Amino acid sequence: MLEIKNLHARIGDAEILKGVTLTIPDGEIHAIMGPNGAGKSTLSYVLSGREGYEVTKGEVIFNGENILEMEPEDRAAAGLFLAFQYPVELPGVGNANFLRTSLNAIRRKRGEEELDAVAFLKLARAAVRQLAMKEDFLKRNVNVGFSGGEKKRNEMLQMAILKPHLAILDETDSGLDIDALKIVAEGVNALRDEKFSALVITHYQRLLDHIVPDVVHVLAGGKIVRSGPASLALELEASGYAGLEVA
Ligand SMILES: Nc1ncnc2c1ncn2[C@@H]1O[C@H](COP(=O)(O)OP(=O)(O)OP(=O)(O)O)[C@@H](O)[C@H]1O
Repeated sequence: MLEIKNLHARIGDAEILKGVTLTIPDGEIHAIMGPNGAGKSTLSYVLSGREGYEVTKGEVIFNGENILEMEPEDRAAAGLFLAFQYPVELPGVGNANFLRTSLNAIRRKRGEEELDAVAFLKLARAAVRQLAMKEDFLKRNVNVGFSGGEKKRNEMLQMAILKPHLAILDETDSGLDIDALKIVAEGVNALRDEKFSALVITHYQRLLDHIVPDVVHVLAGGKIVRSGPASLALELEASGYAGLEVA
């Protein structure tokens, strides 16, 4: 369970998050929508521990721990996963090696045994098949030369392998074709159980046709200004964000 309480954060002199309060119980999928520049990506970066974001007030409790005091790698070991809006390319780093190193770093931190190359490859191949990716994606360098949609699929591959307790998907649907959109949705839906929750940041209702959220929140002006059931996304699609902005 994730509890964000009165979170304020700034980038340099600009206060971007102005008191975000949000609770995601275990097993639930919540969506965040909102106008450009509202602070959605900032929220996901603050949760992941990215440098350059200063939290000035509030707390974030994830499974009983204040994650704002944890290093990014400890957040990952605690089960947090972030799929970026713009996945990074890592020239010279093989995808399979990267995934195995990431998984084993998390397993070590959790006191679990590391997976050897053979055991890992078995796991990775199964995940690749499930996501309808070609196996040679495992051999290529991380995201290098991948198309936009392939990068997003690769993010889903990482998620399938790392099996987080909470996944944050920051506009994972931007630039995806219809098939890739379904694959992202299937990637999330495959992890759905009472121990998994997700925060899906999106501009489009269409992703939420495939990942049906339990709750939809609207972030505007650095705050959650409205929350409601999945049908709220349809309402927003029809009416836009006019009238929801806060000063
Ligand atoms: N490094 C930075 N320096 C100054 N301002 C920044 C920086 N990064 C982000 N911002 C500002 O913070 C605000 C929130 O940005 P953020 O990316 O969180 O919005 P968003 O809701 O994700 O927008 P979008 O829907 O367009 O992706 C924007 O006004 C943006 O210009």
